[in-house]
Amino acid sequence: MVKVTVCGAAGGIGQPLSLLLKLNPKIDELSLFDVVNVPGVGADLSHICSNSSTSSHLPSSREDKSALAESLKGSDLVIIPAGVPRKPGMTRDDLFNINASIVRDLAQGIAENAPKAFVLIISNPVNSTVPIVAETLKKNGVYNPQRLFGVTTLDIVRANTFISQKYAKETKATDFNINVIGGHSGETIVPLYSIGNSKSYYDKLSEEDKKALINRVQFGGDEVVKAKDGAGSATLSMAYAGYKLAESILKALTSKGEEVVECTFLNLDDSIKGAAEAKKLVKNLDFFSLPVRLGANGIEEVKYDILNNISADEKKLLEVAIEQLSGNIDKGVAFIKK
Ligand SMILES: NC(=O)C1=CN([C@@H]2O[C@H](COP(=O)(O)OP(=O)(O)OC[C@H]3O[C@@H](n4cnc5c(N)ncnc54)[C@H](O)[C@@H]3O)[C@@H](O)[C@H]2O)C=CC1
Ligand SMILES: O=C([O-])CC(=O)C(=O)O
Repeated sequence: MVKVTVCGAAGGIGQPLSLLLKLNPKIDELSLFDVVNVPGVGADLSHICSNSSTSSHLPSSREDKSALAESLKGSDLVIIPAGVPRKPGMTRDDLFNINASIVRDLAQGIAENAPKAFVLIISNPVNSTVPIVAETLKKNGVYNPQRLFGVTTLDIVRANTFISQKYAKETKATDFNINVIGGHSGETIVPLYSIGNSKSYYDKLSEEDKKALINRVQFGGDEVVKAKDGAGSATLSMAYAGYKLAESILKALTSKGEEVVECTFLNLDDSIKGAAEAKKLVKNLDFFSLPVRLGANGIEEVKYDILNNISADEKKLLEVAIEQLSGNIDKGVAFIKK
């Protein structure tokens, strides 16, 4: 029995993400939680003739904790796209004041009702909300860093698409799987085009085009925020990206021999293989996005060696990312420790 819960299921990301999850044959129970509109979303999805049952959970008041508890109980995987999205002119950090407490309260619910679940954090600012969840789970004595994932997959999705658009006649987006490391906002996002099959295409670009491509990946979110013109940020591409990571985690639970690797923003805790080595290479940051090998326990190994193979230009991007990430992480940790 595999149970997956989406917190924020009635939102712009939550709805298409839940649809994709509803179609996954590995999922037996899809549980939807939101503070508005979720019974309608649940009723709608429940008519789909796929493998899973659907339940929806709406609190009766601000004080009602039972709906969240019920939605989470027995969950193997919890995905959190709850909270407010950006409007034009805002940074992801501008969302901190509202989203930090939303994410903290959901993490408290997870600690109490699904302490062993894999937890995927989509809510922004990811660079701070993931430390918030880690600290909340620690406070409750149920923290396992192998099971906490900051979702940065949309940056990989964009990096693949944007380079393929430069070579539309020769390539498709699905030809690429670019490693994107660091964090999930602006210059903390570091696409590594110099590694793997993208290298030969990337190298052919002019210096100006290289810069523009990197910048487009780093600020891809802004492109959507601007185009939506006040109606929110990326939802459909994000639902695809969040689903992709969830699918890989579920696949790795049962994969026999096949290596499943994804980039994720993780806690570089000593208990995870390769994390201590990675931490040394990123100036002792506690959280960082890197490719990880997934398995039955979640994050089985951090593929830190990639940091030893990056180009001189990427090293410079990394310096900037590390500098900015440090403040974002501290802000999240301080919010819980205050
Ligand atoms: N990690 C990433 O790559 C990306 C992250 N995001 C972030 O995802 C978040 C959600 O974005 P959208 O779905 O577009 O926003 P939205 O406003 O359409 O949906 C958010 C949903 O969260 C619900 N919600 C609010 N408080 C809640 C609580 N305490 N418990 C449960 N649900 C609650 C709302 O009722 C709403 O249905 C934003 O913070 C956004 O910045 C967006 C795109 C990419
Ligand atoms: O830009 C935003 O605010 C939403 C987001 O994280 C993204 O699209 O990468």
